[in-house]
Amino acid sequence: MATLAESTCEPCGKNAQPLSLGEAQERLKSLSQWQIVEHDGIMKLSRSFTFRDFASALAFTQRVGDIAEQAGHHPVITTEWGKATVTWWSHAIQGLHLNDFILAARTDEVAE
Ligand SMILES: C[C@H](O)[C@H](O)[C@H]1CNC2=NC(N)=NC(=O)C2=N1
Repeated sequence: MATLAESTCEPCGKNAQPLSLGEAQERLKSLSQWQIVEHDGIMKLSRSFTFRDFASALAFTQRVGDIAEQAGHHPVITTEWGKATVTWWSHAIQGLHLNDFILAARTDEVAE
């Protein structure tokens, strides 16, 4: 069976149904260290990663940018000295979709 990171993102149009909090919490079980956060009333998926310096955090930021471009699905990334915070949600539905969990799993892979 394909891992979460290997799963294919589905097109997510405006009419897709966002995951409920319960569904999102169930999906969260397959990701460690990510948390569901709420900003401006929108549920999002967020994790911070630590690095030895700014250059490493910046290189990771670029790798996340690359997987985002490949998938056509984009996060907010905050890059600091020794740290990058990645937040995924689906703008089109103002909430969480399976695609966000797939991209979070791919983010973990490019952090390694
Ligand atoms: C036209 C383009 O595919 C869309 O605007 C994409 C771009 N990246 C996106 N990224 C995210 N996170 N959510 C979206 O709804 C989204 N939509």
